[in-house]
Amino acid sequence: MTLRTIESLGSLRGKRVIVRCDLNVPLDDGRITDDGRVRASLPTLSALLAEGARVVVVSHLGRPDGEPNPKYSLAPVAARLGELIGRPVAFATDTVGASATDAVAALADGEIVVLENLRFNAGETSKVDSERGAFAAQLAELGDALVSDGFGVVHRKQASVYDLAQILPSAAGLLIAAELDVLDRLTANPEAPYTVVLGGSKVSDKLGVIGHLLPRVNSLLIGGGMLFTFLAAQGHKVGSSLLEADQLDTVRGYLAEAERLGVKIVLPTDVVVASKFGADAEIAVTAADSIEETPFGVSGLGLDIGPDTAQAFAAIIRESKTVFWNGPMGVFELAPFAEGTRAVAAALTEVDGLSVVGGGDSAAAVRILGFNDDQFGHISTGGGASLEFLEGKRLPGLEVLGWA
Ligand SMILES: Nc1ncnc2c1ncn2[C@@H]1O[C@H](COP(=O)(O)OP(=O)(O)O)[C@@H](O)[C@H]1O
Ligand SMILES: O=C(OP(=O)(O)O)[C@H](O)COP(=O)(O)O
Repeated sequence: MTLRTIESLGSLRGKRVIVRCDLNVPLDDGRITDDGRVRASLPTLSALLAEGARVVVVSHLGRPDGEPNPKYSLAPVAARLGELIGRPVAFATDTVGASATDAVAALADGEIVVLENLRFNAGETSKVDSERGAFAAQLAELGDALVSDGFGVVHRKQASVYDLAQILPSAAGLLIAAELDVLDRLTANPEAPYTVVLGGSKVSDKLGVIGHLLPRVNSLLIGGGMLFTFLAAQGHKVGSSLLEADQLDTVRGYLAEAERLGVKIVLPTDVVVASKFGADAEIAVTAADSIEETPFGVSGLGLDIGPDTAQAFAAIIRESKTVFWNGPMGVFELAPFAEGTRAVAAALTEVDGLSVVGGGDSAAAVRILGFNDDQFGHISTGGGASLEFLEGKRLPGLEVLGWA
């Protein structure tokens, strides 16, 4: 079965349509550093407004743990959406309370409001079905229909993504449809050599994809925060770098499986080690098996792949016909640790074939480092979501919209 489309909801003029977007943008001191996810939400929102719907936008931002936290307010995002969409965007200071109820009641046809961060409410991410269901029921009071368009979050079984879609008449938005179009090309028949590049910091979330990818790819390049769990699994010391100690056996299993299948898991040979986490840290470039042998000893932190690794990764990427990349190679937000990510991004722009960048921070990284969207085959708004899609997993936020 394919996804239900917006048309399947019938005429939406005058209807209150909740649109579940993924407006989880990177912020620096309340300033949006990349508005790609806001821009990606525009086609669906504009289409609904043009049709005369009363649009109620809901989204999460960050991981505020079920409590209000001004650091994760969607207020700056609502303001940016107003600039991009070229019309007033109201903002409610809560998600299901009096502010939201009043703001939704005040909407005229063709008007739009953004509600405060869904994850300020514990019910949104609860693992207990009844708690999620109760929060979804409160959300449902605010709408007549749901358009689900937050591709970056379709792998999450959360109230606004999953439960709400079972209460209200629901359909997929234009962003989800466009994302699946491209990702289908990666799963259906990727042209070889097929290379997947993994990095970033959501290590335990994303390690699971490796087992599924191994039989499908020719090379798997590991950088970012993920690489230290691999180095540790090989018996190397990693100082104070990001490490998922409980995943070492899993990773050893992947390394053995890759060897059996003849797939290359390519690990860094050198690493940029910092004395502390900060742009003003002292830095040493060292071999990947000697991270604790810099002047910083065990307190050294690996924050980027080294220059030799960047060159080696770039060469493999350039020779590939299909490349999927999720997760920055280093802490690109700080200039001294951005070079690995820059080298990988530059190599992707030279791929003679299909190159796809996926993930909120990976997409932000390529734009912040000065690349243009049109230099890549596709920039996906979802990192974990696209990885799980490539894994062939059943994604709750798609299944509930009719995907099978
Ligand atoms: N070596 C590292 N140590 C700690 N954090 C890292 C490292 N390399 C990359 N990161 C961080 O990973 C984050 C992005 O990870 P993630 O959310 O998994 O990617 P995406 O949003 O693209 O899916 C960035 O904020 C970056 O600073
Ligand atoms: O940023 C996101 O995912 P991504 O980092 O995998 O691209 C989505 O907004 C999902 O956020 P979550 O991983 O906190 O559920």
